[in-house]
Amino acid sequence: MAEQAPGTRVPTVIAEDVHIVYRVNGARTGKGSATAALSRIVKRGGEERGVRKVHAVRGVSFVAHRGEAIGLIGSNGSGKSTLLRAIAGLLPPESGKVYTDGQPSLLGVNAALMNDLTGERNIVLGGLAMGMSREQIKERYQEIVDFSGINEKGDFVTLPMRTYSSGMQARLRFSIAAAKDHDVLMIDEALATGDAKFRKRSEERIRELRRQAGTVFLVSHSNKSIRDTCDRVLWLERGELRMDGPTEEVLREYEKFSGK
Ligand SMILES: Nc1ncnc2c1ncn2[C@@H]1O[C@H](COP(=O)(O)OP(=O)(O)OP(=O)(O)O)[C@@H](O)[C@H]1O
Repeated sequence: MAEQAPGTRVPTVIAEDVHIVYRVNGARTGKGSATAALSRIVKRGGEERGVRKVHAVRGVSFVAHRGEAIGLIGSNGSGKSTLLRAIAGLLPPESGKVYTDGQPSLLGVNAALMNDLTGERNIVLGGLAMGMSREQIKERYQEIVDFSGINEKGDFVTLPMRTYSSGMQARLRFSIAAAKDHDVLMIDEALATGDAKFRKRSEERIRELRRQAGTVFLVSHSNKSIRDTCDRVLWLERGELRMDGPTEEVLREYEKFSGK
């Protein structure tokens, strides 16, 4: 961030008093019959019996700028993934607003790849889904395979994804997503699954993406990953933004809070 003079920073994501509420249908009834399900669907309106609300994000506001890598931390269930999904436009806020410059891409451990298709097919489909052209995918194909390292132990890229270990699957997902230059790239725990060597490569790639003027959000429970990649940290607790500041400052307080 040091390269940009104050006043010339370009905002990429603006969150304004964002609230996100999940509605869980049939949380108490326990009746799984088709008629029970049908009556739940017919009785719309949301506030009636059997609908529970989970207020996952409560009044979060921040501005992210081009070139920033922002870590999202907080205990389990504090709303990190929910907030990312809202920034990506996958969850509508109950109230408040999210403004983004460019198309945000969310790379989660659940990013949709097809288990029955080969790694090769998934690279093509994943690339197309991110808006790359077939030519761009062709150009980057080998780079993606090499970066993921899945072929280091044999010709795995021509085998279905379901034959990969969870770490290999996560690596391929990250490699596909990282092949494109993103305006706003959001990574949910992806680094935690790879081994140390892969993690190092991913961290380098995140730094590169930042240099290409994008904004990176990283959700992680590894304070080390956050320290190594982020210069700013948002700390969420029970859906509220507890702290927003330079990585070291926020982590110091968080480590006190969580007892490391
Ligand atoms: N699909 C859903 N339906 C209902 N409630 C949900 C749903 N997804 C998450 N929640 C609830 O929203 C709250 C925030 O969850 P979220 O997954 O955003 O937390 P998190 O900080 O990412 O947690 P973790 O560190 O464990 O991944 C939790 O109370 C969780 O139970």
